[in-house]
Amino acid sequence: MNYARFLTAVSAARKPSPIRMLTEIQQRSPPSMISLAAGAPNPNTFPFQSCSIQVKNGDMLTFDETMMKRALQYSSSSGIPELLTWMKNLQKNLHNPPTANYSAEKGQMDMCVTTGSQEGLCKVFEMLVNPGDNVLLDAPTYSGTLAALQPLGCNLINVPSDQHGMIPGGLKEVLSRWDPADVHKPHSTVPRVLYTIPNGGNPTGASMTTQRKREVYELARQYDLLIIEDDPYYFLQFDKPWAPTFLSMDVDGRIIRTDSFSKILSSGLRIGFVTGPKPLVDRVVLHIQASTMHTSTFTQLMVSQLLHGWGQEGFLNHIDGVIEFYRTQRDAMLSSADKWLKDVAEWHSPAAGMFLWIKVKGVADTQKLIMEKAMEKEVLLVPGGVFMINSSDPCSYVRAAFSLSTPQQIDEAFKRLSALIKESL
Ligand SMILES: Cc1ncc(COP(=O)(O)O)c(CNc2cc3ccccc3n(O)c2=O)c1O
Repeated sequence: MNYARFLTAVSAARKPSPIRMLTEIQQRSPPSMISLAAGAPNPNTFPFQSCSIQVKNGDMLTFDETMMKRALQYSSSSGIPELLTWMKNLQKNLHNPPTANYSAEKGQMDMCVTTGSQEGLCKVFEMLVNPGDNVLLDAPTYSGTLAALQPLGCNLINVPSDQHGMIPGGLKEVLSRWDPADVHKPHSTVPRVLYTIPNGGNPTGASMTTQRKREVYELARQYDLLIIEDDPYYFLQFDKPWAPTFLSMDVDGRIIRTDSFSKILSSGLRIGFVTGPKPLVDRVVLHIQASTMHTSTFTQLMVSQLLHGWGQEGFLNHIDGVIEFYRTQRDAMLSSADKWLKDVAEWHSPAAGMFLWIKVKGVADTQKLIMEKAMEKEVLLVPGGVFMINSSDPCSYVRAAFSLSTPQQIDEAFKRLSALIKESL
């Protein structure tokens, strides 16, 4: 793969920070090295001594004085080594990426830690997307992605999708506007980037079938596209075996995958990951060097201690418990929807994630219904327009999350929603 053709001028211009390189040399050096280089503060001046964090299974995560000094200090921009190593092993075990053993220039699988997958998405978009670029995605889509992409001045092209995710025939039709032979010509307008949320989509709850992923991947090969696989709900797939990921079929090194611990360990700790070809991950790390420098060392160490204590088996056992919680929540929402909304709305049962995408029959645009009438009735949902490429386009859908409210609250909320829909019709 020729990765240079995908980089924006800004990303291509990024150079390693000399100071950050010195910090990393120092961290790799033996204690005999005396460094007067880093402008790092002396941790002996920090007011924090130690900490212990009680884990629900009875384990205790402890930072003694030495560990606390490390936790409170600068660390590597790509992430602390023990967390990166743990995650790389998990990715290899879960997805067995063909790129795991490729050479660096051929697109060897690499990873970096980001402050939530939101940071990863934002930096990946800023690495790849120039003003005027054609970017492919299946709307409705995550509003945070639209917020990161649209200010870049790109032209978002919608690819048709349904409850089984992006429709390969729709992608083929969209791409037929261009000749694959023009892909590598200078000033080509052929799209270079495709973004999708393959499992438990936000807001639709849609999950792509394996067959559709294979067909989309083949089209990406024909037109030399990079695929951004934004997959924070991968671990919230209710049924096993979990769907094979684009990463698991990536023979070319054209997948950039974002993972998140937000839905399974903590959203406030802000731990996400970018997995992709080393030449591209390197560019994201250079951007991190010049922006946040790195994700919080403290939270990385805390999560790393937890994961090393659990091992992959313990991690996956924890995930099983999380899945059962959200399955129960989903089933509660589906039964309340059946009870209160079946005459006035339609929906599909999500196979993953935390969202129900509800089409309100007879209502062309839910914006007013939700932002005014629903508020009066004290029920909060998200009007579907916020997930559309053009947020002013009318949208008859609403997004309901089944993550936070109890089954009883969900039932009362849908009772209120039903009443206000019937009043408005
Ligand atoms: C598809 C997709 N990709 C990336 C992210 C970012 O997750 P991160 O790893 O935590 O950075 C998300 C998070 N989605 C949401 C977050 C959120 C936060 C506060 C309040 C509301 C929020 N609502 O509604 C959301 O959908 C997502 O759904």
